[in-house]
Amino acid sequence: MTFTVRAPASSANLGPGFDSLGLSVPLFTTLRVTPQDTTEVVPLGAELAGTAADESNYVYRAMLLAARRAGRELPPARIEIETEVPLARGLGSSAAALVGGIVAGNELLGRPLDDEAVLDVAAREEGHPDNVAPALFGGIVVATLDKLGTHYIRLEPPAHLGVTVLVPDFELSTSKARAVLPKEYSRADAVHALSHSALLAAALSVGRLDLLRHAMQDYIHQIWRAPLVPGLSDILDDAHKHGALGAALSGAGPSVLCFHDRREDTGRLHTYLHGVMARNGLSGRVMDFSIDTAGTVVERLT
Ligand SMILES: Nc1ncnc2c1ncn2[C@@H]1O[C@H](COP(=O)(O)OP(=O)(O)O)[C@@H](O)[C@H]1O
Ligand SMILES: N[C@@H](CCOP(=O)(O)O)C(=O)O
Repeated sequence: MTFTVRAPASSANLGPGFDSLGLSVPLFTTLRVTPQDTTEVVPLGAELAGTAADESNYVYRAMLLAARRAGRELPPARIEIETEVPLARGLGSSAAALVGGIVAGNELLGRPLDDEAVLDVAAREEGHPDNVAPALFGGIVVATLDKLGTHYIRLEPPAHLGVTVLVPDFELSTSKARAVLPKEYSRADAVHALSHSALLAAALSVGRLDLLRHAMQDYIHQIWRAPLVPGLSDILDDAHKHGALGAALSGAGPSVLCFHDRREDTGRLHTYLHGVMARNGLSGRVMDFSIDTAGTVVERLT
């Protein structure tokens, strides 16, 4: 019985929701798994050209995590991996690979793990739940990881809320972008962060799109990462003048996310974002999406 697992990209933080808030973006990592006598790992396509074609592949290691949590041995299989998610751009390619792999391992084992266990395995491996939770459940997810487990609330995206994503043509690994963050923050910064992230989660849950721009203010990570992402500070300051409802560094960057109202034309915002890239000597893509609501989907083919 061959099956596929399709796991979406994600945009984490959304400004002040550092390590705790994210949404699901409809670009997908797809695994095709066929049980057989030996294990074969087959990355396909240009985006995965540099990834391992053996059991050291991140997706396969994620499958093993499912087996370890279930206390079982992973049966051998052929695993083909394809992705539309650009790697190391702040769109959760590693989370899609991780969640896809855990779900595929669980499926191969006959589903011993429930969704909460899959999420917990993924969040502990990644170290923060803000990408893996929306990659698993779709929509917008608020999540925390502590000693007792991974706790979350999934929000249905507000009607009319769309995202515009600027994806520059350069990579920035999450580990490099985490290394520039301070180890400690002042009480004023902590109060600023928790009040804004609470307001943002509340605004998203009741559809107060007018508050997004104010709620998305952040001093925890974006100012430290701005030197790594030319043009970011300009976009955070000015995107609202060009039709954005709010703007944030996507995950650890270098992509930038803007919210828009899907009833409005985004041409003006695209022109502005392409202009920022040009002024900073960058190339890249600007794409509009609806927020994915399906999360990770398994389909049995035979
Ligand atoms: N489908 C995949 N198969 C194997 N490795 C992957 C896959 N997707 C992502 N990765 C690994 O994750 C790395 C990117 O992770 P990271 O730096 O966290 O950035 P992001 O998750 O924002 O794309 C890649 O360089 C690659 O090593
Ligand atoms: N909260 C994390 C999110 C990293 O997201 P990614 O898509 O860049 O992997 C962080 O900001 O470091």
